[in-house]
Amino acid sequence: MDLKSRGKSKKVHYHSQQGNRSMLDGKGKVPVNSDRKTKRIFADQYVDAELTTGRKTKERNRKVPPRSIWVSSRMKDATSSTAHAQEFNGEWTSKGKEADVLGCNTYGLLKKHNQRKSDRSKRLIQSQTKHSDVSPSAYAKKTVRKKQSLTNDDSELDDQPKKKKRIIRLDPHDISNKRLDDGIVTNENTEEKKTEIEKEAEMSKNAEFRAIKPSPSILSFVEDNLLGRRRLIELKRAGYNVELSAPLDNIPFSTSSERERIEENIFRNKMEFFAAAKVSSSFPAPDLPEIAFAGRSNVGKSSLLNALTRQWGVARTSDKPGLTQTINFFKLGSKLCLVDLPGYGFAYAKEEVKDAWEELVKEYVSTRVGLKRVCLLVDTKWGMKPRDHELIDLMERYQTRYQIVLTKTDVVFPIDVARRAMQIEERLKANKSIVQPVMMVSSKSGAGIQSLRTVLTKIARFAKL
Ligand SMILES: Nc1nc2c(ncn2[C@@H]2O[C@H](COP(=O)(O)OP(=O)(O)OP(=O)(O)O)[C@@H](O)[C@H]2O)c(=O)[nH]1
Ligand SMILES: [Mg+2]
Repeated sequence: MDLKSRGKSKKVHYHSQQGNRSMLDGKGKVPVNSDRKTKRIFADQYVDAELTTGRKTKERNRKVPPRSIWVSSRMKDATSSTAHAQEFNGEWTSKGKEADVLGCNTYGLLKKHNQRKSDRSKRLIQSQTKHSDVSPSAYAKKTVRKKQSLTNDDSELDDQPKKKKRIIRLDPHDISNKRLDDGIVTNENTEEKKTEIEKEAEMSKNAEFRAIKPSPSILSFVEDNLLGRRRLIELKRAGYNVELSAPLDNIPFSTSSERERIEENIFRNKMEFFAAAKVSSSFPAPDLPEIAFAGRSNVGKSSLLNALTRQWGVARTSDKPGLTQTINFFKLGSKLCLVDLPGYGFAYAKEEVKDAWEELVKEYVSTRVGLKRVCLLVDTKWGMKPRDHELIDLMERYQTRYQIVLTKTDVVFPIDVARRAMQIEERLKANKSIVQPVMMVSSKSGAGIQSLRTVLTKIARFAKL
């Protein structure tokens, strides 16, 4: 039974070797996708082949790397060397078998055979080195070494000190740590300081503004005309139809026939554009008394012209500063001429173009015959700016009559409208060419428009060319 099983096992082993051989014999290559068992057999054969080299088994077994490493990962590279080992093994077994069959298994023959065996093993090593640069064992060693080196490299990389960003912390007040390349940092600091100073100035300005106490007359004017930001419910309660555009300019309970009559005569006329000028030489002849609307870009000059005449769209408006680029002349019946001036200050235009507009405006307000009043529009929220003061100075010099009109009153609280009016009145009270009081309007809600109409109508009525 034992012998049988042994014989069987031998047979099985032999067959398996044969099978492998047949696989290798063809082209000396093993399909990469061969099953695990095959791989294991190759590995065993490889070990067998190694044993034939005469090295100690224990040592070999210890040094051979785990089969899975070289069998699975580098099967193709290893096939050539394995094939040779296999070939030799196969040859040996077949020859040995032949000898057994012939009954020549004597001591002398064995000796010869052993000698041949060692020769072959030597040849095998030579061929292995010939066919593949690296022997399987050496290859296995190499892979292990490679792996080790890789891990070592990784650890080395980890160990390497990473480049840190240079952070320079400076105390702005400490001169001892000043360096040549700290210029930018110090500049930043000065800029920061500047902005801080500006902020402080702004804060003090705001505080100053909040401290203004408007006169009772201004306060009552603001309340009567419902100026400032108002809730719709408030306007409704006061009897205005909020469905209409500029509802506060629709006088629901008008009892003043006198005012209506005047208004009918002047501002109920159709507004007609009749001239545009880029240079003073193209100004039209001064046939009518003129009222001009000046101010910074986007302050609401063109919108006010439309609101005063209730003719939306005659003077073109835009939310982009710098739409009006020429001096535009509008006739209002046969009595009055309204003039829309280009704005100054910030606008979407080239610097030289803006300078040209400003020069044109200055020329117009200082030399124009028939100019009865300049309405200098100031944004209620922002107040007067240096360029406004420049124009005021010029008008003062040329004795051009001007009146301040606060615009966009609907965006600030009523109390702030009153404060702004008070602030400007106080600031300009020493001026000679100014016409008081400061007017307050909103082209959007219509607040104060009627009052401005009344003031301007008087000019038309009494103006003499
Ligand atoms: N909330 C509010 N917005 C207004 C008022 N008046 C004008 N605007 C808006 O302000 C923007 C500028 O108005 P414009 O009338 O074109 O201003 P402008 O002064 O003629 O501007 P330039 O022609 O560029 O100098 C537009 O978007 C208007 O709708 C107002 O009383 N209240
Ligand atoms: Mg305009």
